[in-house]
Amino acid sequence: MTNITGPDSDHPSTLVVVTATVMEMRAVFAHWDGEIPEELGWVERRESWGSLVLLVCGVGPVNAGISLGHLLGGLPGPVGVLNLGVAGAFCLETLPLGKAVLVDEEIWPEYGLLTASGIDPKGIGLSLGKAEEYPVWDRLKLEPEVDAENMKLDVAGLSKVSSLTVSGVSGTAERAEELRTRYAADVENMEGFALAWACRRFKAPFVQVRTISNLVGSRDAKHWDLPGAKRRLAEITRVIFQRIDMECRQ
Ligand SMILES: O=C(O)c1cccc(C(=O)CC[C@H]2O[C@@H](n3cnc4c(=O)[nH]cnc43)[C@H](O)[C@@H]2O)c1
Repeated sequence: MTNITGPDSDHPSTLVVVTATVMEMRAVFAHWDGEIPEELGWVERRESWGSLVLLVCGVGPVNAGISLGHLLGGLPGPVGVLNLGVAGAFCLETLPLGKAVLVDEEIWPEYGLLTASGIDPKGIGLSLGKAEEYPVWDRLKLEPEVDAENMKLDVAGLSKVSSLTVSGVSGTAERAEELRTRYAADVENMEGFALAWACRRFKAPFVQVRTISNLVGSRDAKHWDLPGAKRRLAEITRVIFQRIDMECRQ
């Protein structure tokens, strides 16, 4: 069990904000005071609208699934999950450094049977489980606008993208091109699929917003701007929370 109080009659819902790293959590809450969790830790804040839990889930899908699954398993009452962080873009002309995006599809391109002709998500015949009666293989369709509405988050105007979640970050232009052409994906990250799947399993709404920190597959400094992506994270967080904040002031 977690040591999180969760909702009560004064605070009837819980919003979990999850980042992979402490660095991203500090960026997200750059303009806010209060405690930031350590790596693989969480802190709870009581807000006027409910319980706000900040979770640093750790890098990669294994950490993400364990951390969020553990938390959701111990939380009573209605809960929504907002994943904020940085991501690589497959094309900087379409998604320039610093741009904020809203993920409406998560793909796990490392799941299945890997042969010389590539990966077959159904190749071992075992799905990850079922969602709404259908087996889940390597893809999860998300409904970020519906879920954001349920969580009273403001995501209007953000570009919607398809995202790949990987354990092995694409380290060459060739690997990036192989993934981009196979999946027609827009961005690459390391936690999104696992977080989305945990939310599907626990029937929690899920919203993922990322800002672009780099070109996928490039190690060239001109294709990276982590400080800019972090600044944009802080800005977009204020926008995402403006509706909750305004409604609570009324
Ligand atoms: O030094 C590196 O090569 C490196 C590559 C990716 C990310 C980092 C970070 O320090 C941030 C960790 C966090 O960022 C997400 N992310 C950002 N860009 C990518 C990418 O091109 N491919 C996959 N993930 C990316 C990821 O979710 C990490 O948790 C350093």
